[in-house]
Amino acid sequence: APAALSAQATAPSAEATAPAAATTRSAHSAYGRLGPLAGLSAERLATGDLVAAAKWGTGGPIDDPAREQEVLDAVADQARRLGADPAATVRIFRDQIEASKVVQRGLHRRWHADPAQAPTTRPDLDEVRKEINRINGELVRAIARSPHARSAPYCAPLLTVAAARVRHERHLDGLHRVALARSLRSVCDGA
Ligand SMILES: C=C(O[C@@H]1C=C(C(=O)O)C=C[C@H]1O)C(=O)O
Repeated sequence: APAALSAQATAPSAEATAPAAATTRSAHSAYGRLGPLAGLSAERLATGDLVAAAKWGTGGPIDDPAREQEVLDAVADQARRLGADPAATVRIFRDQIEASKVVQRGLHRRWHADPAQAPTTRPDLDEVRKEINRINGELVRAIARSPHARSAPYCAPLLTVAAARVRHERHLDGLHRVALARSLRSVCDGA
């Protein structure tokens, strides 16, 4: 009888494990939704290097408010067509744009300090923006697929893990790590 009693006391009941298992499953699928957001953000940031090179030596500013508004209008429109939240999409894209400028300013600072590192060829900004538009579209779709993950209470820690993984996969330097964190700042609803 004592053995049976202790077995009963230590063996977790089905009712006790079900919620934990459900949480594990939902965290797993939330991670599956947040991973692409971190990956696409890093991909978008990589275009910041090309934009920085396109603007280097032109005397023109890094900030282009008209282009930013165009991007924000386009992604809001796309979110509406997908039945996603346009306000959340715009909020996330404001961070994406700020992050791109963090990369661009950082690289221009680096190239001013050490002109030997500066690019010697200038990419066509219109071509780079076509690539950015493509990534924007993928990002809007990733945002549209992730409303539950973004409002989950454990969104922030899962996103941190996803970002760490992308950092390693892409061998990001300090500047791009800081920019990646900036780009993901408001992905989680409660953040
Ligand atoms: C990337 C660019 O630089 C800045 C960042 C933008 C963006 O991330 O979409 C848009 C305009 C610029 O303020 C660009 O000029 O295209």
